[in-house]
Amino acid sequence: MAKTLARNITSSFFAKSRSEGVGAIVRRCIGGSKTLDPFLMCDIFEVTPPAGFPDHPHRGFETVTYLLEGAIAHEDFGGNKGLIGPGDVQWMTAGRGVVHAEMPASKVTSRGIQLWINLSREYKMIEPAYQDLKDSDIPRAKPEPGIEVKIIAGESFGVKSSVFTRTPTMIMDFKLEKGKKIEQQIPKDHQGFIYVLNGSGYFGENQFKGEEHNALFLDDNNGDHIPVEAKDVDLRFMLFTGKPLKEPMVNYGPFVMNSEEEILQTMFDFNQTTNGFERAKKWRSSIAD
Ligand SMILES: Nc1ccc(F)c(C(=O)c2c[nH]c3ncc(Cl)cc23)c1F
Ligand SMILES: [Fe+3]
Repeated sequence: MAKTLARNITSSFFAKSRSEGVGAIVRRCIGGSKTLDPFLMCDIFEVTPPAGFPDHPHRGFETVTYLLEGAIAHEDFGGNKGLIGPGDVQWMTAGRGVVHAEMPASKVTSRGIQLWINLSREYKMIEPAYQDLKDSDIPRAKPEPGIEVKIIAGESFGVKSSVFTRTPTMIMDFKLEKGKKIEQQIPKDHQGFIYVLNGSGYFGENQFKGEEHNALFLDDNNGDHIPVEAKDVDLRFMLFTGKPLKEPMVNYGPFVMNSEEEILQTMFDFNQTTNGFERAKKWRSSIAD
C-alpha cells in the first residue's frame, strides 16, 4: 500500500510560567503570541488554595478543562456545580453566556489543562451546555504493550470518544514507554499542536525533538497522520487538532465573537445582565469568597 503523507513539526516553543486569574500559574501554549484556528487559548495551569479563577463570564466559545492532579470545583450562575477530579474532563459550551467560578478543591496543587475552542457563528449564541466526563468514562486505546492513548475527543486505533464536538476537534493524552513509536491518524483538514507533559520524544516525519513544556506545531500539509517516537525516555504528550473555522475573530478577554459590533453588544449584555446574562444579576458563587 502506498505510504500516505505524514505531518511535520514546523516550530516549537517553551511555554514559560506566568500568573493568571487570582494567584494561579499557567504555561500558555496557545493564546499569547500564538493562535491556531479554531483554538483560542491553551493553558497548562497550576493552582493552590486560596488562588483560583473566581467569578467570570464567557461567550462565543467552549472551554475544555482536563485535570491531571488535584481537583477543581466549578459553579455557574445557573446553579450547575461540581467537582472535576484527577483524569476528569469538563467540556463547557459557553455559547450565549456563562458566568462561573473555577476554584481548586484540593489542599495539594491542582494541575491541569484548559483549552478554549472557538465556536462558529451559527453556534456562538446557543444555550450553554456541559459534557462532564469522569476519568473512568473516557475510553483508552492500547494498540500494543507500552502504549496508551486516552481519547478525550476524536478517534484513535478504532476507539472513539463519546464527546459531541461542534467544532471538529481531537484531544488525546498519549503515554509511550521508552523505545515505542506510534502513528496517530489526523483528519487532513485539521490544524494541530502537541504539548509535551513528561519526558521527551521525536515528532513528525522530520523527527523534531520535543521536551517537557514544549508546544510543537504541526504543518498543514494535509498529511493524514503524525509519527511519534519515544527514543530516550518514557514520553507523555497531548495532541490537539481541530478544523479551522476561517471566520473573522474579534475577542475581548472571555468574549469571542465575529465583529466589533458583536463584542460591544456582548459587553452591553453582560453589564446590563440581558440577552443570556440575566442569571448573572446579583449572582455570586459560593466557592470563590
Ligand atoms: N477571562 C479570563 C481571564 C483570566 C483567566 F485566568 C481566566 C480563566 O478562567 C482561566 C485562564 N486559564 C485558566 N486555566 C484553568 C482554569 Cl480552571 C481557568 C482559567 C479567564 F476566563
Ligand atoms: Fe472559566
